[in-house]
Amino acid sequence: MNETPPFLPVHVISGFLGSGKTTLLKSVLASEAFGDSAVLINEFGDMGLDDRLLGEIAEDTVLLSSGCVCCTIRGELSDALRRLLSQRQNGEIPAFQRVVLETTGLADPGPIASTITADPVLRHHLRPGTNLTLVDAVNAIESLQRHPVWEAQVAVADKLVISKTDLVDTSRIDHIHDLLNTINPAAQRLEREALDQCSDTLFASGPHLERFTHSQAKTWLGPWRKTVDPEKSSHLSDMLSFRLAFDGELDWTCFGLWLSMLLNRHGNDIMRVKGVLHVKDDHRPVVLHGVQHTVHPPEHIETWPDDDHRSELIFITRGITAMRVADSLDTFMRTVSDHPCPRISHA
Ligand SMILES: Nc1nc2c(ncn2[C@@H]2O[C@H](COP(=O)(O)OP(=O)(O)OP(=O)(O)O)[C@@H](O)[C@H]2O)c(=O)[nH]1
Repeated sequence: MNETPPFLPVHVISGFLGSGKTTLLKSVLASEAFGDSAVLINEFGDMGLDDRLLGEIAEDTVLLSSGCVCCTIRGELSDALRRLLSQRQNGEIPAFQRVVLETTGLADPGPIASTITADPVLRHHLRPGTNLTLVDAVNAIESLQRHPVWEAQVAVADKLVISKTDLVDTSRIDHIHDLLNTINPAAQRLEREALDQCSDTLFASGPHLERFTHSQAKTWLGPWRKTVDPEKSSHLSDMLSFRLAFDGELDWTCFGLWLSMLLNRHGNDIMRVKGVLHVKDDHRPVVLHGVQHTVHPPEHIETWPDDDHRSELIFITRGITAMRVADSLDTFMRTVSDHPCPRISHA
């Protein structure tokens, strides 16, 4: 009699834009317990930086220094999972024991489980694992009011990890706990800062791991799919994502001033800015994150991940176009900086 093949769990890290998914993923992958993982990163708008920040990445699957295999999803999730399984079976990549998927900040993670359980190939090899959702303590309350998908991300979580608790006071954290209690009282609750001690068991015992069936997946996902169907949701229809690339070095002081002014004025409609910058008089790349009105302290990384040293900035906005942002930066730099503004291209 044939032995039943072991099912590999697909764990999901979700959370609204800028909530700390990649930061958490990096720390999880640094743990020995996750050396045999396949990592899938899904980026909004077909372009992204997370893979560059995680490690060297080629067109397709690559081996990260942690030993994990990593690839960026450019198309359908089911195609990416099938490809990984086939590469594993053919010995082209190490025999990973789990998949960890980082979703886009605008994704409803709910349908992922049914993608796996409804697919005739995937369901013989994979099982939905733990859904872990990051809740950004700085932006949670506003996100709930403005973005229905935030609620869906919280609602489907098995584990809720509150990030950025170091940036808010305890009354705000209490308020967030109250909100989470009303939306998803069943999820295990963790604060991000406590995670480093327990990252080995982060995905252990997802409640759906052993007992999830196709029909349960449908019932469980139904209401959420209806409320946040991106085709129908007016909240997502005016979202734009674009990338600005710069041909030369940037004057960091002037750039920082421009960005603060931009987010101060338009933070409600600029959901996310992130970038890798080549700044004047510094050979190290500067990694920059802005989430709505907040710019996080920039981080220097020691070396560039590849030979491409051009600055790149990615924006996710509600209705603010690439042309408008590029023109604003160009005009500001010409007026204020002694250093010429590098040529800006956008896509
Ligand atoms: N102070 C503080 N900053 C954090 C914490 N977690 C993440 N950050 C910062 O938040 C910014 C965004 O973090 P990311 O990990 O890139 O967020 P993300 O969810 O992957 O972002 P997207 O992929 O664009 O949705 C970075 O500057 C992080 O250093 C935290 O717990 N505290």
